[in-house]
Amino acid sequence: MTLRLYDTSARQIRDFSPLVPGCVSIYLCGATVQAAPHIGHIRSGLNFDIMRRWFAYRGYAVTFVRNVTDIDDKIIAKSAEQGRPWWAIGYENERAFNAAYDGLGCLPPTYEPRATGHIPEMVEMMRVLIDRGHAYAADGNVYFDVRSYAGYLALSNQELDNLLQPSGEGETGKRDPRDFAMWKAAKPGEPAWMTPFGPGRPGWHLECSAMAHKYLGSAFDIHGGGVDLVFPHHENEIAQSKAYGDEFALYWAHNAWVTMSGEKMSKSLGNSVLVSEMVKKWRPIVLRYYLGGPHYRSTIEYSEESLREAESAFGRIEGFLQRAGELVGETAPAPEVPAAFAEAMDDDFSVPQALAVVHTTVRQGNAALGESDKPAVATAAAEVRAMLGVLGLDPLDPSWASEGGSSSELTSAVDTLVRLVLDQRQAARERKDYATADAIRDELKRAGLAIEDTPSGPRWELSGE
Ligand SMILES: Nc1ncnc2c1ncn2[C@@H]1O[C@H](COP(=O)(O)OP(=O)(O)OP(=O)(O)O)[C@@H](O)[C@H]1O
Ligand SMILES: [Zn+2]
Repeated sequence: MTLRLYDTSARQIRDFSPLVPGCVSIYLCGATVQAAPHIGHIRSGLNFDIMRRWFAYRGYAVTFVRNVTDIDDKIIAKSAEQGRPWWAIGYENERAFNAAYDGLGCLPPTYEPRATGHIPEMVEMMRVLIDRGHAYAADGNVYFDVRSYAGYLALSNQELDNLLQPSGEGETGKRDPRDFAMWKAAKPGEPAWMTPFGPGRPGWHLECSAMAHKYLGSAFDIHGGGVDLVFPHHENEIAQSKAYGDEFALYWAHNAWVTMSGEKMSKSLGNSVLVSEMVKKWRPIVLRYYLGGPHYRSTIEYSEESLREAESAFGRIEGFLQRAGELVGETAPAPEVPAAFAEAMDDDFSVPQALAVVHTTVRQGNAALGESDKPAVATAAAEVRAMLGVLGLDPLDPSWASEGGSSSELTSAVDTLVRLVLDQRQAARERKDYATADAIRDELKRAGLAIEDTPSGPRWELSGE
């Protein structure tokens, strides 16, 4: 079975054929660290985390680069506004991004380069492009001459003649208004690096071309980012890198947005929900299920209601694993995921179809629980854990152990306490002191615990009320 993925460039699903057999190299445009992350940013990181996990499951050695854009107009504006150096804004928000990625179970990238650590590589790229007539310096800026590269706008399927691309502030000396800045001349008081073209700072597009080249070479497998990056960011990266002589990315993958009232969730639009706020209300693993569950090319319109649905859907899976554990003890994940799950993931990372297989297995497992069919329960639990593991959603995986509310240590401590209380209730019942028994039950209910009497004794779970 071949893994297939949608290639924005080809505008269709293609078989994945790696550049180097057994290896996959991915470059994902990461955070511009001007503010703390909202759930849209983390959706992007998460979608690509699921992809890389699936590649790893399929036996590929994955090199995953996710950059940090630590200098840009908005960071400079914030620095002036707050009277703090630009790097103070950058480092602080980079930490916030990493806390969010880690908190939602994204594996760390193989390399996480910061733009400002790669100025010499950018200068060298500009030098070559100027030598070859693809770029020119003007008023301390360096521009890419879009007419010099015939493939310009192929990714976004636009015509250059129809393109209205206004010049940014201070972008003087352009030969064509559609030429884009690779390097921006320093303005008074702004951070600047010395180059043969004068002091200035990098443009966003140049950063990614230079870092992708440094860490992944002149050709690599997959370039990713949010769908908003197709134009101009990725078009401009392609123009620079290909004109420089790189083959660049063989596949382009773009995640859809998290929206609010149909609009892209965006720091700049002010309609964003910060990850740091969300994790106060929702368990991180539930957030991961919510953001990673829909297909990466489908929009997620943010709503509390859909979050609650995700919570209860995930609760059904988790509830099964818990009951299975009570009957057969903790089961290790199966060495392989069921074929239908693998088929869904091979088909352009179709997580919704893959999750449908998880839910079917949970239903079968629940039926087996009803019949106390221990081998069938154990098989279902092992398969569910294997599938969840690939999606980074196995609640029994030690990586989720510190998660508030679901940590296995915390759960087992609560379990011990609840059982003590339930023993008291049982003792009250045995001496026919029903008033005390009921009072204990009501007290547990007020504490948010639902008690169910089963043939094998009382069970408890968080009622979520
Ligand atoms: N609402 C969103 N939904 C999905 N992906 C998003 C969303 N917003 C940003 N991204 C993606 O997150 C990654 C990091 O984005 P970046 O830091 O450049 O933010 P941005 O697009 O400037 O955000 P904002 O619009 O909030 O300022 C990019 O790949 C971007 O496409
Ligand atoms: Zn980029």
